[in-house]
Amino acid sequence: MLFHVKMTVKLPLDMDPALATRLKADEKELAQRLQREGSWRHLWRIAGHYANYSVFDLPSVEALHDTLMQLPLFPYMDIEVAGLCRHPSSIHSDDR
Ligand SMILES: O=C(O)CC1=CCC(=O)O1
Repeated sequence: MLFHVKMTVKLPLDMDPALATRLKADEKELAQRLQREGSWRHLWRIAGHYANYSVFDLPSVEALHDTLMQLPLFPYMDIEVAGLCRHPSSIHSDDR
């Protein structure tokens, strides 16, 4: 199943800079592992915002929820999710 996810990062202004740096590094490591494994299909910065649009390919809503909750920045993000299905006018034969 494909999911479009918008993540908006909202770190507290008074967060310890060392903690912020560590959370971002841990987030990057996990995000890159999930991309290599194929479940995090797209990761795009939204220009002008500390936010991203992502596409996940996971077997269920529960798997998406579990994946998002694992993210080190999860406690500091607003997350919006939309399930995706094939558009009848799409010319692509697969879902990539
Ligand atoms: O910077 C972001 O948009 C949050 C994030 C998701 C994956 C990552 O490495 O950072």
